Amino acid sequence: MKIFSAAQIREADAFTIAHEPISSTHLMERAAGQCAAWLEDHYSPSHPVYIFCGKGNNGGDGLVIARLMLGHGYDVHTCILQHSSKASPDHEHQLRTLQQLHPTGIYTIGDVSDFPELPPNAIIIDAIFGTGMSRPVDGWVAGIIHLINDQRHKHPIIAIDMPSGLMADESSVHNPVVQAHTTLSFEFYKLAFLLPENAPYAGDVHILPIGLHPDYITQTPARYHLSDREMMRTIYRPRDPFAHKGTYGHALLIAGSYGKMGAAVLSARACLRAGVGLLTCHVPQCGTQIMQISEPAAMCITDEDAHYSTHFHKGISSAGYKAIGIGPGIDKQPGTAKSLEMLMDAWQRPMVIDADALNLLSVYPYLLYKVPKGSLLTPHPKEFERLFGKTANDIARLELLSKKAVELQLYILLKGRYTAIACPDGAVYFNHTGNPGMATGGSGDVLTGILTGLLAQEYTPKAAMLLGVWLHGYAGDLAAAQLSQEAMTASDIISSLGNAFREGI
Ligand SMILES: NC(=O)C1=CN([C@@H]2O[C@H](COP(=O)(O)OP(=O)(O)OC[C@H]3O[C@@H](n4cnc5c(N)ncnc54)[C@H](O)[C@@H]3O)[C@@H](O)[C@H]2O)[C@H](O)CC1
Ligand SMILES: [K+]
Repeated sequence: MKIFSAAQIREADAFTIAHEPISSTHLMERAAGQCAAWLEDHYSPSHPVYIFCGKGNNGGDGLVIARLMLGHGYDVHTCILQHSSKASPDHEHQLRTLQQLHPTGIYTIGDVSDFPELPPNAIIIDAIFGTGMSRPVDGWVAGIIHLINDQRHKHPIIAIDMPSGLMADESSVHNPVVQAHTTLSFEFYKLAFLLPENAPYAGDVHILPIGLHPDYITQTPARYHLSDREMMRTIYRPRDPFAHKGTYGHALLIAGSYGKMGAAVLSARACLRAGVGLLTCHVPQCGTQIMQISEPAAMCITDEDAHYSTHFHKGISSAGYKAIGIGPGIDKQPGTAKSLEMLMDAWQRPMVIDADALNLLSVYPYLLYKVPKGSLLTPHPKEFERLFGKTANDIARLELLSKKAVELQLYILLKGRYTAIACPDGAVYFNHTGNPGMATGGSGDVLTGILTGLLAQEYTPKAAMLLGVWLHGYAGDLAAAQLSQEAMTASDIISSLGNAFREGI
């Protein structure tokens, strides 16, 4: 699913009006009609409805919602903020219609002292600002937003299209923003909903279709995307009935060190469950028995070093591997860095780089430029910061992520509630599978294994990244459904991978 900017959404709006064709008034009726239907499905007429409207089209939506809910027997109070002397034409039109129908339930708000007293089971609808927000809210309008937020423990707050004060494509950090429980957003996710710094604002997001023109949606390129099942269906390749174990590639996993062999075992198991044909694990001497006993399907190469892997580059180009994954539990010894450098000098195909291998790239930044083009880097936010530096906000971090992916020609993901996957062509994909139960030791090692396994099966690096992150999150969701977010562990993600392949694609 494409994620359009506020400017593109305005274009989609105008395109629909011109090409469906439909008047802007009717488009607003359609959008607000969807919201009213959702609200009426979720709240009975016993709830007084307080609608806060701005003077643009978001406020216009609020006025239509007011009229429709009044018509269905709700006790509606419409509060119009006088933040501007001029209203949009559609707002003016909708206000006239509402005034004729219900002149007594309309109030104007020109200061914080005008904020109404809310009866106990009232619901609050926030229709102050939508995608037309041009600058941070200040003055008494900011005061009204704070007063709305003060009600959030007593009254449900439902935002129309966007929580007011939140900018669709810019950072809103330190700005006053409505903290909604629910956001009813039109047609598309907005980039702002996917950023961790905006976690307090949108609540549960429901995307309501309002029939924006399909030609605009298919023809207009978007920089940001949200991964979905449809996308996974186009990526996934069912197995060939005539396959043998050579068909699905031979992966090499370089993982584990003294005291961290668990990371290597988790990664190896995940790689096998992702469908790899053959797996070899390069481990230090202390790890060979552990690996061989824990995972009989994996072959082992034992390093010359007792506790750390420092000689994994040897013979790499002639070994016939299809993919290499490196990082889980390898530690940051200078010998490991040296071997990584020699490996990257000899190995030109895309590889998966995670955990301590990423930390080695931040300790020896010149190594970053030796990473084979098209490789997959999987940092969590701290590793990302160590690699590429701090940023002022999440939008700046996203820009930096995308810039580095283009500059280095790599696929770089940034782990989070919505993991962002930046591609060498500048596109960024957000993934929505997964849950906070996966914020636990070992779940990153599992992802490395999955990605390495898919890469070895000759999925393209982009396909491996999108599908791997999706399956990892989906398996995590299945594990949480069975065991709870608290009790699930990284091993449970691996156990659920089979059902993720079956049900998640
Ligand atoms: N295509 C769609 O998705 C549809 C969207 N609709 C709704 O329309 C709004 C966007 O409406 P627009 O009039 O462009 O902007 P807003 O209502 O969000 O705000 C404009 C209004 O606010 C003033 N303003 C902007 N920033 C500030 C500020 N910081 N402080 C004070 N005032 C500010 C500005 O001057 C205007 O007066 C979209 O979100 C949907 O809700 C349509 O209903 C149909 C299709
Ligand atoms: K709003």
